Amino acid sequence: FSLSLCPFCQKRERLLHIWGKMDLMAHSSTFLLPTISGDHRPSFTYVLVVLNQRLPRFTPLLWKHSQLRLCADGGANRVYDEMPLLVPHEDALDVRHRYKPDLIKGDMDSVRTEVLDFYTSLGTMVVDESHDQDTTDLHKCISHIRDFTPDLDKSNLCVLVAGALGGRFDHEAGNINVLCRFSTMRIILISDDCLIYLLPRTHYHEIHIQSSLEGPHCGLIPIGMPSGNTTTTGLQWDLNEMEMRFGGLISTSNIVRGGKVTVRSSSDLLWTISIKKT
Ligand SMILES: Nc1ncnc2c1ncn2[C@@H]1O[C@H](COP(=O)(O)OP(=O)(O)OP(=O)(O)O)[C@@H](O)[C@H]1O
Ligand SMILES: Cc1ncc(C[n+]2csc(CCO)c2C)c(N)n1
Repeated sequence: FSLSLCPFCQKRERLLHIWGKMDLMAHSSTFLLPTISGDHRPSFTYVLVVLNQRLPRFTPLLWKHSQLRLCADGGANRVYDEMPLLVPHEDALDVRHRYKPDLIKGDMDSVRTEVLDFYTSLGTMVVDESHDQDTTDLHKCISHIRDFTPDLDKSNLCVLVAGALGGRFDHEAGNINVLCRFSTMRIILISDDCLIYLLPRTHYHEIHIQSSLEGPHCGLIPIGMPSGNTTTTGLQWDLNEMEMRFGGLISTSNIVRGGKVTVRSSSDLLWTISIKKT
């Protein structure tokens, strides 16, 4: 441990104390691994939220890993239109029946009537929140998961958000803002190319790299304000009690060196890592 000033209380002796007591938060993208029947490795309770963006190619896998599947408004159109394209060897109607969302929620200005009718006839729940024009459809879905899913094990909950990146920048920023607004929940934004999640300052982080599926390119990015003091291991360009800020240093185009990256910081940070093409 370093002996420099504690970023929280500015006292030298407290740093060891705080880092030593800080809880570990472990991360691993096992949701990108194929599901194996009879495999009982300890894992998260996954919930999938599908957004109104082209579905990532591995969406059927995310669906299979998840115990609950929500569509944010026009996300339902994507499941209806694009799931059959991702499972091309099966009949489109069979695929649509098999990939039935549990809930469609949003302001309902994008989901098509035929899609809504199709899924409601199969028993999908619909929550119309068109009165709320101040929060995004993703925000509405995350609130729902937080407030109305008592049966799910909350302590082990991990929300996978498919189609969150690579589209309109205002939507991308809104999606990242959801990570900040719900900073105590594990939420992972996913596209075909990368994933992003928040590393809360309250924890010391160990990121276990699925190197066959993700990396090596990665980044650590402060959000909203300069990040006070960050130390990492396992990166080609490690940070050693470094401050980051927009307008100064932020860590982009970094590279994971091995199977584990550790991060501790006095500020919440975004972690991003590339997803491999094959
Ligand atoms: N191009 C995009 N890039 C990233 N995320 C997107 C994009 N389009 C939609 N989303 C996400 O999907 C959710 C549902 O999308 P939908 O198009 O139904 O929203 P919307 O509120 O009708 O959007 P708008 O009226 O601004 O076009 C959004 O809340 C957002 O999180
Ligand atoms: C300052 C401010 N900017 C934009 C919007 C618009 N807006 C934000 S979320 C949302 C719902 C999208 O489904 C809409 C229309 C607002 N309300 N307040």
